[in-house]
Amino acid sequence: MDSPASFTEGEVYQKDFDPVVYLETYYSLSSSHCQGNEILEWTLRSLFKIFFSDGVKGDILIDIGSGPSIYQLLSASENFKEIIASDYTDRNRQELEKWLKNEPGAFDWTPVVKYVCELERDREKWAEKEEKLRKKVKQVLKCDVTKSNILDPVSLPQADCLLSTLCLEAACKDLNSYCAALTNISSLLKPGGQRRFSCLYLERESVEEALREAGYDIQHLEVIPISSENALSDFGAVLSLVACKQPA
Ligand SMILES: C[S@@+](CC[C@H](N)C(=O)[O-])C[C@H]1O[C@@H](n2cnc3c(N)ncnc32)[C@H](O)[C@@H]1O
Repeated sequence: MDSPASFTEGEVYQKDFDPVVYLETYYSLSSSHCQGNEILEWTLRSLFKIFFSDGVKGDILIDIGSGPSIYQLLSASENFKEIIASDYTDRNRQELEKWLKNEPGAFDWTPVVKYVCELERDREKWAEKEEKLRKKVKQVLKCDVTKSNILDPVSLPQADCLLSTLCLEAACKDLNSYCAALTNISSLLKPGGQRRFSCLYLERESVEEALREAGYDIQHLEVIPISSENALSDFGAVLSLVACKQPA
């Protein structure tokens, strides 16, 4: 998986990343974007397995680079008392807040929430699940994974779990910056705590090596090759993993 020809810096996301176009392209489960659906459904099943079946749980979960999305928090919301979402761009954080506050014009996550409820064998309770998630997300913070304190100027108690979907691969221009970002985000996590992230543009071996070097034991790793021909992204696979931070 090669580096993209021209790396999109955080400031480009701030200026040009349109949360509404992004959500409608990738997260309208009922739309005709079959490939988007395939990835989303796979990711939801993977998150369901990690949080619901395997029981990754604790008090605080921090989601890094949430974008305008909530799908990644649905299964996790059952297992944590408090969730903190974060993203680099103002518009993404505003779009996310719009859904959390149930404001008019917020993206309709209902088909996605129902899909997860079906996985959890509780499809009828989708409205309850939405409300539960809204209550659990306590803050939506600015974050920059290239900084050593990624939530600067905010500092938080160390979390039990870090979750990141499709962010580090977007935010890092090469393997060195990816490793540095892993170290940066690690300061937010208690030793023994667990993290999960999906990955683009990296060889499986590089991800394994980067995690080992950052002090993690990998517990679960799965890759699905996807041939992407759409215009908004150019990835070749999606990777899901759970790793445990070793004691200092
Ligand atoms: C492909 S989106 C993924 C959003 C969401 N997690 C999801 O699964 O749909 C990539 C995200 O990375 C964020 N991002 C880009 N550069 C970043 C940086 N330096 N630090 C933190 N987030 C960054 C963008 O704002 C964007 O929301």
